[in-house]
Amino acid sequence: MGAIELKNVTFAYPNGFVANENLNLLIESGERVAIVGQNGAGKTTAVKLMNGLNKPTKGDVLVNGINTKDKTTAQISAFVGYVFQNPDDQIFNSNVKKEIEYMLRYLKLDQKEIDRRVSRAVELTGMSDYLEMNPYDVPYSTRKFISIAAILAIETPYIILDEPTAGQDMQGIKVLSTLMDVLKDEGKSVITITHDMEFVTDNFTRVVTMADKQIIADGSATDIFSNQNIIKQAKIKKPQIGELASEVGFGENILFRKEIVELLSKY
Ligand SMILES: Nc1ncnc2c1ncn2[C@@H]1O[C@H](COP(=O)(O)OP(=O)(O)OP(=O)(O)O)[C@@H](O)[C@H]1O
Repeated sequence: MGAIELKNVTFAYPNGFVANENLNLLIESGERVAIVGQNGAGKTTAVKLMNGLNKPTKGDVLVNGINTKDKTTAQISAFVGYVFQNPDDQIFNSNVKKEIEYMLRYLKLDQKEIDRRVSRAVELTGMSDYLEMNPYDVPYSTRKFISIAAILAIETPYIILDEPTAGQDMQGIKVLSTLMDVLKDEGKSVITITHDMEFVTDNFTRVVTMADKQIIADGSATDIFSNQNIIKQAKIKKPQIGELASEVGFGENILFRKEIVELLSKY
């Protein structure tokens, strides 16, 4: 079994600003991890270390045992797919199909395999009506799914989704939720950065919490959201069900719909 491992990692941007300080994290293949924390805590910087877009200033990042310092970003991207927070930072082809195929051609896959991967990615993201269009002629929320399809098509064992639910309507959230279920059934590792705490409790078993350049907590959703110190320090919000349960006096440990239903059924 492989893993992504950050060992004593510090990262400074070229202007000298230190955005991550002494990160230690082990994400095993197949794990589903949400990274939460206030704006500017260093979450995006940290995930870019995982796919080789950022190389550590100090310490090491290993992907399935390979040190990212020894490889190009393109080489690491074949293992760790990263969907940018803003699709406009990722998309550069003038046609949706070309965008989804781009990495597959770079990896020199044969046409039959390219076609198989593209149709799977297109089906999972609902992009079939857009294939011949210019990505910049479709709405932003659809463009986000083009960027997700392009990464899904690479079929990496690890997929990073940076703020996937941001700007999505109910239909988009539904597509994402089905996609999360499929990736779970396939045993893929999904790592997400999100401010959407319902998305966290619905889909992720492990919650890594960051504040001020560092990881301050790492545990289950219940571990994190029942701890007022962590909530305060990371400036995160409890999922709505948790807030409601707390307000009506059910305590801090209730986070899931089924838990509140069970409690209410006793009254
Ligand atoms: N290219 C850069 N050069 C210098 N500083 C940067 C650069 N990119 C990001 N930063 C700074 O690094 C810090 C961490 O940014 P990062 O994007 O990792 O935070 P984040 O936790 O993902 O925030 P958000 O939730 O808003 O996306 C911020 O203070 C940001 O301004």
